[in-house]
Amino acid sequence: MSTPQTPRTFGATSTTAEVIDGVDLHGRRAVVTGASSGIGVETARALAAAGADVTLAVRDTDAGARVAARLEAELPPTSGKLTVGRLDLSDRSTVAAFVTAWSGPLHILVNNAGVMAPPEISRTADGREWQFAVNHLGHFALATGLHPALAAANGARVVSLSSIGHLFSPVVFDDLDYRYRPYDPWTSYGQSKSATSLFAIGAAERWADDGITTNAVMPGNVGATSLGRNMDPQQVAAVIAAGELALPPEKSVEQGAATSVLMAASPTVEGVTGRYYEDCAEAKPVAERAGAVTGVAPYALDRDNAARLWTVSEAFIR
Ligand SMILES: NC(=O)c1ccc[n+]([C@@H]2O[C@H](COP(=O)([O-])OP(=O)(O)OC[C@H]3O[C@@H](n4cnc5c(N)ncnc54)[C@H](O)[C@@H]3O)[C@@H](O)[C@H]2O)c1
Repeated sequence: MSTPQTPRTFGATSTTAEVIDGVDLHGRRAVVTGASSGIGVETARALAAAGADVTLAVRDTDAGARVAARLEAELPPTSGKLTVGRLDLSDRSTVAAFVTAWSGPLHILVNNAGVMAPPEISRTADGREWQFAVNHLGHFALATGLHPALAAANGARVVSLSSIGHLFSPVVFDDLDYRYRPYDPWTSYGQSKSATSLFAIGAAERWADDGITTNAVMPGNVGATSLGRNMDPQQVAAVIAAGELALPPEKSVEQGAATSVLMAASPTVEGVTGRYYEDCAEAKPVAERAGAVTGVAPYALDRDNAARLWTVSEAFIR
């Protein structure tokens, strides 16, 4: 008689190694954006270690090649292949070129790249505010462009990196590009991360019949990445305190990438779609806990907001 297996559950301190243990991704293909630093490198490493062929979709292909060489040297020979593809999410032509160059099914897409809180406003060549353009619109163009490849994979998974920073702002549909209100680096970051969550909600509904699951994840407070390049850590702490957000305990990149890897590959979340996860579990609704705010805001999960954002985003990338 076989012993019933206890269902595996994971939490805030789980690592990519624990989440991916026993998962076989041989024959699967994955794309991880922004995989030349931080959480993206670790996500790519874990997926490749489980056997997936992984494309590092990066702005700087020399940096991507150095990461691929380092990972290849570290990973066992049973690992999947690592390839580097050029992708600048602020530049629609590179997104289109990446999509055109892709052929065959795509099993896993991790929309990981991101930029946080540049102090001054800047806009892309097509006039969009930078954080909204890079964090949301570029990924929207990429994922919708790759939709046929995802649908061809019979069970593809798309993971979009959101953030506790979404609590700084909903998507402000009347002024997405800060034309009528003063630019604020943090509400702009918040808006962009509300948008990445709403993309997951919208795509889950639209792509369910194609067998594609899409989820948003908050990786946690991962200090050892280059995300905070625009500010010093004290400034980040001050902004979090001013917003009364609960800055979660700091995680290693192996812990920070675990929720992405869980949603991208673990059989424990098979079929889960249209959700927002953090600490390897579905996030709780936003609430004050121990004097600070944490969780996920209703506006980042709202289906009407998701549908409206989809329509606007389609018009912007046309
Ligand atoms: N580190 C944290 O504590 C934390 C917390 C919440 C959410 N996140 C999210 O996790 C994701 C990964 O962040 P990270 O902490 O590893 O930071 P990181 O800065 O190390 O990685 C972000 C990557 O995105 C890439 N990128 C930036 N602009 C790009 C563009 N125009 N085109 C293509 N790539 C571009 C960067 O080159 C970099 O490799 C981001 O989406 C971030 O918002 C991180």
